[in-house]
Amino acid sequence: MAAKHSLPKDKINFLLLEGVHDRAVESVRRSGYESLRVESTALEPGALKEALAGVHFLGIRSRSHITEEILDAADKLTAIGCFCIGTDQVDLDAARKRGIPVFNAPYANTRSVAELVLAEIIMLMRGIPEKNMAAHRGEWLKTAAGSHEVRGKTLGIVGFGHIGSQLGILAEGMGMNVIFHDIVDKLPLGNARPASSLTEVLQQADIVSLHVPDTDQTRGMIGKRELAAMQTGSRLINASRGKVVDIPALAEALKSHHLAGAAIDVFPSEPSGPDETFVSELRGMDNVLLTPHIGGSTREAQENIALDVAGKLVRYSDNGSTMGAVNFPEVALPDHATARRILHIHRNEPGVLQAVNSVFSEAGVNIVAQYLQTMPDVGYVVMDAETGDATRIIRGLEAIPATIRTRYLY
Ligand SMILES: NC(=O)C1=CN([C@@H]2O[C@H](COP(=O)(O)OP(=O)(O)OC[C@H]3O[C@@H](n4cnc5c(N)ncnc54)[C@H](O)[C@@H]3O)[C@@H](O)[C@H]2O)C=CC1
Ligand SMILES: O=C(O)CCC(=O)C(=O)O
Repeated sequence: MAAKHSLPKDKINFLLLEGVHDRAVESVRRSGYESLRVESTALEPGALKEALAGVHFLGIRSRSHITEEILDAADKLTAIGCFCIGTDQVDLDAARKRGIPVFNAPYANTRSVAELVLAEIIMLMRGIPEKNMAAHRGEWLKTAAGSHEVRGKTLGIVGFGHIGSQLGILAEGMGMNVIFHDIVDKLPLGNARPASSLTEVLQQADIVSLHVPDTDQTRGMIGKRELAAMQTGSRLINASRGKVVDIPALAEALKSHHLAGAAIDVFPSEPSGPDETFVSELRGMDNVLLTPHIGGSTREAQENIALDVAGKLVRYSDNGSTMGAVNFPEVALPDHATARRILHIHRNEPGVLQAVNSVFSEAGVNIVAQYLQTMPDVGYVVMDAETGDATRIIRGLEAIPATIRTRYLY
């Protein structure tokens, strides 16, 4: 078999990093894949490149940065599973151009993040971070000054997606008023009210919580000007991505007591594991609750994520389905018990499908079913074919100039 990824299961290698939940390992093994390496931390780029040699399926969380350079070193990489929601740690376009779909778990830790933020809202509104720090130093900060019930207060949510909207419902359950800002028109769940702008949210909220992805537009979206727009004595929560907030500007706003407190779970630069020191200008500030990017780190979420993402990787390996891929044409495929299935990933150029079909007709092989989805730059076509000379077909497909990769499923 000529295609480099047309392999029996015992030759397919999985690498799972960053301590993904054991259920992922069980799920992969149960599906017949025994060649599995599991690491509890992220790997620094040099070690990652080495570890990726011969690996077909890679599983990561948020700390592994899969750049174009890393992808170039991963000669056999077939798919990547992000065992989390965010996929900003992967160069998604570069992966697609190399024929590598990237999967994630878009809902599996939503509730965990919303619950943590809900708890932080009460903690911050009661000034718990500074009272806790004081008590650890032997001080007795028993005071109601600056302490508030959350009932009747306004929560401003930036990014009213899965987490933001779930948080809104929970916060309304505690009697809060919810306003939100999103760049997309969103159904205002419960009594939540869309604001006319980000500034309106910042000006009106007693506490602001950020739930946007890391994008060119969101990086640095909360800086000096936006912090100044927030009410004096208000609070900020960020459990989205670290680069969304300008940390030096936040530190300044907290030191000057313009902001009364903050809870920050994500940072522009995060340690790759427990042995690396966490460095931040926010360290040592009494009115800041710092957590090590654990918004989604509950046993429930990690188990759900493990099953979801491992299932997507195995399905792509066994069946070719790309449903749930975040960077790739999504093709839903039935089982192919009796047919031979051939997958062809190509640059989306005129004439490719004609060339693909010619390979089959020249080999005298009938295509029983064909599935196609395209994105502007990449197309993915799957053929279920009658018995024929698979080697000849694979060679023919590989000879098409626009071919990125071809797989033959056993
Ligand atoms: N701290 C943690 O452990 C976790 C952090 N996250 C982060 O939370 C983010 C949000 O997660 P979900 O709610 O599931 O994502 P989502 O995609 O459902 O929602 C994000 C929302 O932000 C909106 N948005 C995008 N750009 C915007 C902008 N410039 N201004 C205003 N709104 C904008 C989108 O339209 C969308 O409604 C993830 O992308 C991830 O980075 C997710 C899970 C765990
Ligand atoms: O738990 C993790 O490693 C990352 C969680 C997260 O930020 C996400 O799901 O986007």
